[in-house]
Amino acid sequence: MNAASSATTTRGTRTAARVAGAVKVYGAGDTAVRALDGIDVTFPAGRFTAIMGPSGSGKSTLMHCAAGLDTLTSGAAFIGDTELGTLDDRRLTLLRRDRVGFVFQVFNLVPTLTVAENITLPMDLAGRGRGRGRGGEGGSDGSSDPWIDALVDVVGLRDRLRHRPAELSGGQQQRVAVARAFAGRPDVVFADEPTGNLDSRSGEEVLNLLGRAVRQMDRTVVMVTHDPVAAAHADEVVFLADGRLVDHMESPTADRVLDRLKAFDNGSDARSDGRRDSRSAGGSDGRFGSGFGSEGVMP
Ligand SMILES: Nc1ncnc2c1ncn2[C@@H]1O[C@H](COP(=O)(O)OP(=O)(O)OP(=O)(O)O)[C@@H](O)[C@H]1O
Repeated sequence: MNAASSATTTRGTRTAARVAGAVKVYGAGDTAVRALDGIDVTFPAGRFTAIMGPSGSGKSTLMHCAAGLDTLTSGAAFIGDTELGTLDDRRLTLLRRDRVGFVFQVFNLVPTLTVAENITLPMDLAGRGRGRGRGGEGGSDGSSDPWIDALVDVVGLRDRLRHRPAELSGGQQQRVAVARAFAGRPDVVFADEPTGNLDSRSGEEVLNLLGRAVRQMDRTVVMVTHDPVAAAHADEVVFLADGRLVDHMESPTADRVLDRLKAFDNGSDARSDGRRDSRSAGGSDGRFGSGFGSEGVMP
């Protein structure tokens, strides 16, 4: 790849993940769906980025391809400097395990393990030492690994470490899933509708956690969401429409995100000739490629 594959943007920030010229086509012939239609986007390290857009715009596809859960039809996806398309299945599995964390709408906790064991499960599977025995067995306060210890405090689960998932509320279970996603200090945590199964208060807690992990623990989060309130927790929102990036917004508020989404309904992200704007208007740092509108369209 060319210099653009460097894990540093021209602004000097580190790149946690990015896709370049990303195209994803499902199916073939008359039934083919172009879910991603040439996307360039960089997710900077130490930032919380939300991906938004109408239903079917390609949000989940983008996340899955960027995270190595699915492959692109053409273009390239990177975690740091590693191009995912160059990895065989085994190395891709290892990369997902060691360098990427995931939080999904469903919590995916192991019911027979304690909270502490669930949090450290990926590290235990990877054979990475935590300086103590299995979670919940080595002391009342969890782990002697300072990182896990700090994480347990951030997610507020210290008094629940010996409980099993069934003994927790949905919000608490998702907090365990968040802690598990960050446990191995991954380059980036991808979250797909992480509050979709939660009431608004529990959802707010989980979103606050994601924000704290980024701002207090220098982590990186990329979150797909339908919810403008959720997106407002991010540092930045990128907007998709019809498989293309059409806009981005720094320091979002729920009202501004909602207004921007309403503009999709009015078709204001499309050019008068019916094609999307192909100017590169993503700012001076080169993070966004063609097909990206200007933030100036927003009120
Ligand atoms: N496995 C698949 N096979 C065929 N088409 C697919 C597949 N997955 C997604 N698509 C199509 O690709 C397009 C993008 O889907 P995607 O799920 O990425 O959108 P989304 O923005 O995440 O949608 P939503 O907000 O409804 O979850 C849609 O037209 C969808 O129907």
